[in-house]
Amino acid sequence: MAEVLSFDLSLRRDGFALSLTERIPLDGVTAVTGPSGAGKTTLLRCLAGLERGASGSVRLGDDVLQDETRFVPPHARGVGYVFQEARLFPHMSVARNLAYGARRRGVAQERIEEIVRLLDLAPLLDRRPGGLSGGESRRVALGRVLASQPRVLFLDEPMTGLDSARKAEIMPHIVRATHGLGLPALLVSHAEDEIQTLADRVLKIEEGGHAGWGRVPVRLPARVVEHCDHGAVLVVGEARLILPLPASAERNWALAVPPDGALVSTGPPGPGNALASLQARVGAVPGDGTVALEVAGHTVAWPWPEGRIVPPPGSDVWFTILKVYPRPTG
Ligand SMILES: Nc1ncnc2c1ncn2[C@@H]1O[C@H](COP(=O)(O)OP(=O)(O)OP(=O)(O)O)[C@@H](O)[C@H]1O
Repeated sequence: MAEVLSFDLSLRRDGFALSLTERIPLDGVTAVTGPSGAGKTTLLRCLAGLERGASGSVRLGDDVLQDETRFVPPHARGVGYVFQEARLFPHMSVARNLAYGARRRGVAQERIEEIVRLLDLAPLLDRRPGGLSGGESRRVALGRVLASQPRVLFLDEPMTGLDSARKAEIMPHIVRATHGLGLPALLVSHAEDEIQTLADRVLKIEEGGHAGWGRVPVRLPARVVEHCDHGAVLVVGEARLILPLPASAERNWALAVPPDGALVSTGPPGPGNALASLQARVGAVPGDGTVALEVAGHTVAWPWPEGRIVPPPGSDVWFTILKVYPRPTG
C-alpha cells in the first residue's frame, strides 16, 4: 500500500480562509485544481512549510511535519517544490545549478547523471540560465529539485506561459520525473490537457475547501509502429490511429481517454471523425455508474451514460475514441 500525505490545515488571512482535511496516496500524480484564487498555491505552500500562519497537522508517511508542538522547516520536509517561475541562479551554469540542488543532501554523482539523462540536460550543462528558453529553464528547475532527492514533488503550474509545442516537449520529462523515478507528485494546474495527461487522481478545491475528487481518464496502452506525414501511427488493441507526435517519439504510450473522449455503442460505428474504434466486451456492472469494459486487452471502469441500458455481461460493444491525451511510458 502506498504511503499517504495526510493533513488537516487551516489558514486565515484577509478575505480568504483555507480549511482542508485530506489523505492523498503518495503514488503517481495528484492534480490539485480549482478556480483562480481557490487556494491551490496556498495549500502547497502550507504543506511545504512556507506559510507559518497555517495551523493544524501535516504528515508525510510516518513523519510528522507539523502538529501542535512541531514545525519542521521547509528544507527538512523532503518536499521538492517547482515554482511557477524557474528561479534558477543566473550567475551559475546549468551544471552548477544542478549541483547546488544536490549539495545539501550529499547526492551521489550517479544520481545527477541519471537526472541529466532523464531530462535530456546534457546539451545545456555549460549554459547560463539567462540564455535558456522557457521550456529549457523549467526542465533545469525540475532537474535541480530532483537533485535534492525529495520524497514528494510539488509542481505549481510548471507549464504556465509555455505554448502547446513547448508543453508537449516538457510533459514527457515530467512523466519521467514522476513515474520514471517513482516519485509521487502534487500538480497544481487548470489546464485540461496537463491534468488528463499527467494526473492519476484529481483533487478539486474551491474557496479554500474541498470540492470533490474529479474523474480521471482511462488509459490504454499503445505503441508506435511507424511514422507518416501527419505524425506517428500507433496500434491500440486491433485499431490503428495517427497522432501528431514528433518523429523522435518514444515507442510506448498510454493513451488517456477522458470521460467525454469516447462513445460506446452496441453496433459498429459508422464513418465519422473518430480517432479509432475498438471492439470491446461488457464485463461486470458494479452499480456505481460504471461498467467494466474489456478494451484492447485491458479492463477499464467506463462511466455509463445515465438512462442508457447496459447490455448483459459478455456482450460485444464498440469503443469509439474521439479524443486522447498521449503519455509516453518509456
Ligand atoms: N501573499 C499573499 N498575501 C495575502 N493574500 C494572498 C497572498 N497570496 C495569495 N493570496 C490570496 O489568497 C487566496 C488564495 O490564493 P492562491 O494563490 O492560493 O490561489 P490559487 O488557487 O493558487 O490561484 P491561481 O490559480 O490564480 O494561482 C486568494 O484570495 C489570493 O488573493
